[in-house]
Amino acid sequence: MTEPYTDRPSAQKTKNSGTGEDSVSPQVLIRNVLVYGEGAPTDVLLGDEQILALGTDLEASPDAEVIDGAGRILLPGFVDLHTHLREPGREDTETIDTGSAAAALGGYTAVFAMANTDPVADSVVVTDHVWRRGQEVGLVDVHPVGAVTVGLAGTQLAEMGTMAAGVGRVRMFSDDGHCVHDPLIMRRALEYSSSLGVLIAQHAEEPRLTAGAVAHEGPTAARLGLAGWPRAAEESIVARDALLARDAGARVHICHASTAGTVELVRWAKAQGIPITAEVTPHHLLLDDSRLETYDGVNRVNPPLRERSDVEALRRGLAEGVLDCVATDHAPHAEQDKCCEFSQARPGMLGLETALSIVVETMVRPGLLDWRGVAKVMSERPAQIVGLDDQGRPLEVGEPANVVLVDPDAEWTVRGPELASVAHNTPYEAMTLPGKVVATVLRGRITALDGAVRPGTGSGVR
Ligand SMILES: NC(=O)N[C@@H](CC(=O)O)C(=O)O
Ligand SMILES: [Zn+2]
Ligand SMILES: [Zn+2]
Repeated sequence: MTEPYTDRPSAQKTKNSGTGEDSVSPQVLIRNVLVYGEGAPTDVLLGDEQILALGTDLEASPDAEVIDGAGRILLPGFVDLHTHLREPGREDTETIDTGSAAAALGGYTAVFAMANTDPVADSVVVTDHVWRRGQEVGLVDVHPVGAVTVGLAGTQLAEMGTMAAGVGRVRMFSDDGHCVHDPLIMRRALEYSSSLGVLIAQHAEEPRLTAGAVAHEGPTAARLGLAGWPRAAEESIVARDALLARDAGARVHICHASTAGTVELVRWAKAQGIPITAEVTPHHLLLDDSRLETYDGVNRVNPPLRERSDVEALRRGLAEGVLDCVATDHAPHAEQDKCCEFSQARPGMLGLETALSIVVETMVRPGLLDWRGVAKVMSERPAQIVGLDDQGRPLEVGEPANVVLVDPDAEWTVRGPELASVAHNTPYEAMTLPGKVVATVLRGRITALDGAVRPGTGSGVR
């Protein structure tokens, strides 16, 4: 477990194909930037994989790439605990390549790729492939999530230890898309996870309460004639798993919290000292079930869009730190699987490239979070939750050069086909949103700048 990645590349050194020689990528100098959006404008020099200097009128090497940071904000690179990249199996909707591009453009330096691929990531063969392919692309660290149970079937524990010991060093396990609903299996998974020092992330959905459900159970679904998904389907599992975690002395992480009741249950559990953490998605922070009036399948998602009162409670819960972090649940789907009858549409929506803007819209603009708070919920807390020691670090000399440069004043209009993902299922189509990622830097190397990725600079690991 404590072994380092055996083939982690030295990202500052990129292979010169053919020559076999390593070349060092140039320094990056960001001028006059507001670090965490605070204080006076500062120069930040990045190189040799680290933050080399912070100060005024810094000098860089002659070949350094200089980026104007005036009016812009520097934050630690974002970490997404919940991404679906669809490789292997559904490369017609997303690949590790295209998903990595979306992540870099969204300001992410690390993402966790969920296990519900085809084949399922329930073996070290698949999890190591995902890690290696992510390093080969080189735009973002793609950490594989391992399945808790074989085939996500919920009956037999997967070989978590083998996946944790692999090159991909799996540190988070989830059957996401499915709930580990059998309490005895969940209990064993938690016990096993604490001895391995890994995290179980639960998709909280009591399946007996959601059979056939496609929308939040409430007045809107009733009026539209859509089968309802009650809040209790989520909350009963959150409560149960908090108690199982307490008894196992294990940590548990709640995926995509969607109800006011979940916020209160997590608040209660934390007050008891139970080691529980929770994430909220951008879409649950912004959208509610009034979106369903059009019967547009793009709005179908699990858990479903809830009511305005839930949206408000989720925002408050995130501001108060009851909900720990924002995770995208980026879920690409093919057009034929979304542009169909609502109840037939696959659940899920894109999220990587729009996450920051939704957080600005729902949390920063209303004064619920400042930019320090954004760093916390999009970078620091997720890195801590999953135990990444090279992400979510303070912006200080000697720390890893994993950063994102944000323009807080820029606005942009979302166009699905212009996003980097293969699939286009964004619920924000044609919406004008605030806040834009200007640059993303992974271990001192620019991965995205002014809306374009820098491809072809991967480590070449095979
Ligand atoms: N969120 C979704 O609606 N869908 C996810 C699975 C999941 O996160 O439960 C997917 O894989 O498409
Ligand atoms: Zn889920
Ligand atoms: Zn998911």
